[in-house]
Amino acid sequence: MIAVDRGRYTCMVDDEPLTAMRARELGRKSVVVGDRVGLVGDVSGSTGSLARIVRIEERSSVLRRTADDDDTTAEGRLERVVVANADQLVIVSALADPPPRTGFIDRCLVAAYDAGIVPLLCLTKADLAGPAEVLGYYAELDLPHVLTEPDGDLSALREVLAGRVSVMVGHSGVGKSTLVNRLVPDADRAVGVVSAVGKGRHTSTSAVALRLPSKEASWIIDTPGVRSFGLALVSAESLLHGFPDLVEGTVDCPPNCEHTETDPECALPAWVTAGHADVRRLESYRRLLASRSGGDGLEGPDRG
Ligand SMILES: Nc1nc2c(ncn2[C@@H]2O[C@H](COP(=O)(O)OP(=O)(O)OP(=O)(O)O)[C@@H](O)[C@H]2O)c(=O)[nH]1
Ligand SMILES: [Zn+2]
Repeated sequence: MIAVDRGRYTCMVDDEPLTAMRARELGRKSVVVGDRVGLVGDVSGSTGSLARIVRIEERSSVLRRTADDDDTTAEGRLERVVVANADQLVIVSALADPPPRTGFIDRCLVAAYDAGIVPLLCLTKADLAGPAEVLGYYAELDLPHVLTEPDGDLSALREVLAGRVSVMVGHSGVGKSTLVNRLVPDADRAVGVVSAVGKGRHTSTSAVALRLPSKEASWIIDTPGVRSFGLALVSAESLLHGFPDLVEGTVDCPPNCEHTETDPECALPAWVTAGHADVRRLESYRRLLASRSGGDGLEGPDRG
């Protein structure tokens, strides 16, 4: 399933888009972009009656989020599946205009590790600023990255997208649409698929999958409605997976240590002070932890 709009689901059947609706049998199960589904009814699209989605295949990965951390309503605490079956999270960040926010990138990394999909850092606007500072911050991580600029070569990016289902996230203005339009020259046609069932892509807030013109089946999923990843339901332990460079420093922590400022026996501060990791990484971890539990970690320039 590649797009959903007002109860109409666009599914690819034999490389052709087909509009379908959900069948009652699905109950309350939500069908999300990336789902592989079973269809019944008119799957040729010739009779004018819509095919129905009767089954959702088991998902190989689930990218989820809660609403933003400061949304403490019951609705805001609800977990949503953003995309199913993706295998790569492309975190798009501009090197300038707007400046990179490592807090946001860290938040995305946690979401990627939590979903079990690999992260890729895509640094745009390399014509405006260099990547040294951002890459320095992530020096201890095996974090693959690509740089892009307006008329530059996109082959490095194309290469890491090849054969994969990649989800793209990033703040407004970092250059996601620019990249998609360059990667998928006939994006308009693909957008047309969505428009045909309702509103156009630019007003849509749900994810849309676009097929890249390449030999292998490669998809890029744009998530215009996802500005960030609320992590309310991610445990402290899982949160730490987004900070693999800090894990070694926790071996001497007491059991159940969440590594907050108020954990007196936490071994991390001393380990970081000894030079084993960048102190900003510990600060970022603690900020995410605090934001997650509704604390005051939301302020500051690095708020995700
Ligand atoms: N200098 C420079 N400008 C860029 C680059 N990529 C995109 N831009 C510009 O940055 C602005 C925002 O680009 P978009 O592609 O609309 O950004 P977006 O991430 O899709 O933003 P939303 O649609 O708000 O989510 C546009 O004016 C682009 O022309 C780049 O590599 N270098
Ligand atoms: Zn600790």
